Amino acid sequence: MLPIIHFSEESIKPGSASWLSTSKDVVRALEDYGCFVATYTKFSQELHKQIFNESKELFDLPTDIKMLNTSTTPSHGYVGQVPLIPLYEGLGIENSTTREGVESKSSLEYSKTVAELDQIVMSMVSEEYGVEKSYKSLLDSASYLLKFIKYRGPNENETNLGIVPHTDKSFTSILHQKQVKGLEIETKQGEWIVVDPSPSTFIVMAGDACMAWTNGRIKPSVHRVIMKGSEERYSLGVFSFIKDVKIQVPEELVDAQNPLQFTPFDHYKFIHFIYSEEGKRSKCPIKAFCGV
Ligand SMILES: O=C(O)CCC(=O)C(=O)O
Ligand SMILES: [Fe+2]
Repeated sequence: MLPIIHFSEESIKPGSASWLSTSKDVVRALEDYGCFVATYTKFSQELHKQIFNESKELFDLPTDIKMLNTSTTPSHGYVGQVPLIPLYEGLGIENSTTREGVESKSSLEYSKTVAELDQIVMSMVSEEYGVEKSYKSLLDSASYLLKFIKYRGPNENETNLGIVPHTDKSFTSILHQKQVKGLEIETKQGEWIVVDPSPSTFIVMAGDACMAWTNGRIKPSVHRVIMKGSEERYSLGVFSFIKDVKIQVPEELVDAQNPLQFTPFDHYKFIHFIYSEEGKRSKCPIKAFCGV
C-alpha cells in the first residue's frame, strides 16, 4: 500500500509539531515511492461532485468542439483518438489557478484548492531539504495545468491499457479519481500497486522536473492506467510547471557524496524535447535533456 498522509487543520499550520512530523512523512514517502495518497481538510465533497459533473459535461461535447481546445505546448490541449491508447481522452486547461485561464467557477476553485495542497507539500519538502529560497523562486514562476481525463471501457479484443507506463513531465502532479479503479503505481521493487479511488483522497506525485531539482533525491513514480471493466472512468490531474525561469539544483543539495546530476534547464523546452525524435527514443528524457 502507498503511504497515506493527512493534511489536517493542525498539520497545515507552518511550524506546528504536526507540520514538522507531516513534513518528515512527506519527504520519506516521496523518496521511497515518488508519490503518496493525501487527504486535504479544505477539499469538500461538494467540490468533488461539482468538478466531476463539469468533466462529464465537457467530454459529452462533440469531438470537433473538444479539438478546438488547443495549446502551443504538446499534450496541454485536447488529446484523444490516439491509436496506442484509444480509450484515453484528456482536456487540458492552462493557467487554471487564474481567472484568465478558466471560465468555470468550479474549475477555478478546484485548481486553487489542489494547488494549495501542492504548495503545502513542496514547502514541507523545501524546508526539510533547507532549500526554501530556491523553492520560493520556482513558486513565483509556477503555472498550473488542470487536466480533465476520461477513459472509455475497452471493446472486445481491444487493449485495456488506458495510459502507458510513464513518469510525469511536470514538477509535481496531483491526481484525483472518481469511483472507477484503474490507476496503478510501480514500486521500486517492480510491483504494481492499484490505487483505490476515494472522493476524499488525492495522489500527490513528483514529476521529472522535481527529480532534477532535488538532484535525484526524489524520483518520479512510474504509473499507468489499466481498465479492468467496461465502465468509463473519469480522473483529474493538476500539474505544476515552471515558466520563464530555469530550474536549477540548489547548491545545498550538491556535495562530495551527491555530485551535481542536472544542469539548469527550461521546463517548457524540456516538454518540447520529449516530443522530439531524440526525446521519444530516450529511456529517461530528463537525463538526456539536462543530465550531467
Ligand atoms: O487517469 C489517471 O489516474 C492517471 C493520469 C495520468 O497519469 C496523467 O495524465 O499523466
Ligand atoms: Fe501521469
